Amino acid sequence: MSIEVKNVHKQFGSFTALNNVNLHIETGELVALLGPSGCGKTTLLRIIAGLETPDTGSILFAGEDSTDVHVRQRQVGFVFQHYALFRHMTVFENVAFGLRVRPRKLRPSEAQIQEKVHSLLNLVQLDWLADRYPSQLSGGQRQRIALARALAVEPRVLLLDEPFGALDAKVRKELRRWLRRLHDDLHVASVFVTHDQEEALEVADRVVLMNAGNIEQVGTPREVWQSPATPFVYGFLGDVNQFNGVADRGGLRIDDYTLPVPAHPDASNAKAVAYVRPHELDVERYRPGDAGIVVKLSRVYLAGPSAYLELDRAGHDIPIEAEIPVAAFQALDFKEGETLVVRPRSAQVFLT
Ligand SMILES: Nc1ncnc2c1ncn2[C@@H]1O[C@H](COP(=O)(O)OP(=O)(O)OP(=O)(O)O)[C@@H](O)[C@H]1O
Repeated sequence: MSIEVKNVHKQFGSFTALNNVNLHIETGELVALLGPSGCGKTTLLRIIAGLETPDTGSILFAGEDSTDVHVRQRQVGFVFQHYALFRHMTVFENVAFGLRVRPRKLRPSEAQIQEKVHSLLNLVQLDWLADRYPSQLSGGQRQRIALARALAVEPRVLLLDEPFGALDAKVRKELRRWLRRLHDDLHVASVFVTHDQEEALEVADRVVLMNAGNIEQVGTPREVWQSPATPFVYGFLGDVNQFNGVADRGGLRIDDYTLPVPAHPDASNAKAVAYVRPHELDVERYRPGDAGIVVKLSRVYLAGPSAYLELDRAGHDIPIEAEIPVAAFQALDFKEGETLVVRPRSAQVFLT
């Protein structure tokens, strides 16, 4: 079932939590809401779920306005970060809960409940834990049971708020791959909230980048990573160096170096900033007359296949970071304290 968020606005007092947000999610899509703390991700998810009402705007499920449809009628499966399993119920009863509280006429028989719950527990690969209590499970197991419980009511939409937030890195990685497979099997529309860019980029079909109540960009992981639409997205996704300069007739002047900027051929003496990823910088030993931004190598550290160079630039507090292959670093044999030059191989330039 597709989800349409239309002109949704939400204030908390004078604070704007969502500023006229629009978003379309297709059936079968797994979408990540990604952004810093307080940007409005959870508020948007809660409005989609029907747990919160927008001040203006509407939510359409399969093209039909559901703004006034009660949470229970929306057929939404919801999983929160803090495992909201009932402590006094077994795993089996936790998953059965949504079926048992249905109105008598819609309630399945005991035999149907047995069959359904065991099939869901099999789906999350935890049928062997049916008789345990939540306190006897690991964090990752609890999350999978919470998902099984959300799926029991046959949701047409699956909403997950930081589902793996409280787990350690290895379990998170396993669970997100597992979520991806589960989502594909179920063919529902799923939306999950995360502030972890790696999680969003690895799992989602599309990523929605949010900042201060606004959507900054919506795109596939590849699109948002390779072509960030705004300086905010550039800064939020991965490490990036910023070079302030003056754009003039197709070039950006940074110190004595002019970086070609074909994207802004008509800019005339305009302030601009170039965003450059650490691996997009060429680094060479300085020789007088060389074209480039002159820096001093202050620190080097090796991590896996890359060498990371911390480079100081006269008059600037924030060091430049460059990433080069370890083999190249060893061949160049740079020493800490040496003067080098850097040149961006590619850059995205925004006029400021
Ligand atoms: N009921 C409320 N009353 C007042 N302010 C609220 C309420 N709910 C949320 N807010 C505020 O709205 C903003 C957005 O909150 P929201 O929970 O949507 O952010 P988030 O992006 O999910 O953040 P996090 O990653 O920290 O969970 C925050 O500044 C928050 O303090």
